[in-house]
Amino acid sequence: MENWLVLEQLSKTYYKERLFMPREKMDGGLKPFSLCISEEIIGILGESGSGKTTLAKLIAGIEKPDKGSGEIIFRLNEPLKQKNPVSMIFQEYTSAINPDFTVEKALVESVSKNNKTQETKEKIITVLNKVGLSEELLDKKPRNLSGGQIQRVCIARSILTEAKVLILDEAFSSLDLFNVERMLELLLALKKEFNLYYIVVTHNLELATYFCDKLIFLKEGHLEEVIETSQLMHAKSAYVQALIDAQI
Ligand SMILES: Nc1ncnc2c1ncn2[C@@H]1O[C@H](COP(=O)(O)OP(=O)(O)OP(=O)(O)O)[C@@H](O)[C@H]1O
Repeated sequence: MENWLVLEQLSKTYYKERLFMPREKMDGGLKPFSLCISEEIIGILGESGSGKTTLAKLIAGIEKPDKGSGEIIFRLNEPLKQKNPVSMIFQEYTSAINPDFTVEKALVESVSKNNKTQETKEKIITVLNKVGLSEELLDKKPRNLSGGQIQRVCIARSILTEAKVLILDEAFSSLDLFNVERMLELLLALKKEFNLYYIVVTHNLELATYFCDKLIFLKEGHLEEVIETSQLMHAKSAYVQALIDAQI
């Protein structure tokens, strides 16, 4: 399998900006690391504050790596329609859609700003159906939708923007077990249809072991271990073993 994601000597430092004073380095961020990924569903795990979201945001281009640090290379097996092939779906999905927008308006924006043609609407309805939602939701605002429905709208939006890599940051933590299972089934079906790659940021090792092919463990801002899911029981790191023990 070819590497579809290569991170070369990447690092992230957060600074406290101060008026008329040199900026001050803060704790946190990510120490320099390199990583090559060929598996199509990746989990990022680690304790709170270990740097999972920072890594996800770097891959998504939401945070910029340190100046002079390395780069992020995507080698996806198809020509990309957009420069940034990544879409990130956050835990805080209730704020992911403008509360004043209807589902239709939120989705029209992702296809093409103010392009309200019949063709756009049909495209939106097709994708909405693919994520298991009915077109009756088009006129609804986020406050009239369940958490699971909002998440599906966010996934529909990612597909409409023709993203190829979806990063799901603790995206399942507010769903009950039944809905988590349905969401994972949906993601697998969409992956097959649209050739998607997934990066799942989670505290839930059980979920990651079920869904992901490879697991990246972070500890205090550094890469602790990268391991194929099938090999997890042979993890070398005591930290990873402790995370496994904590979830058994
Ligand atoms: N915008 C920011 N400015 C300054 N420090 C930050 C910023 N974002 C994250 N950090 C710091 O970087 C470290 C890693 O944070 P990050 O959110 O990546 O961790 P995490 O593993 O995703 O945590 P959690 O599981 O609690 O969401 C933490 O110490 C955090 O305080």
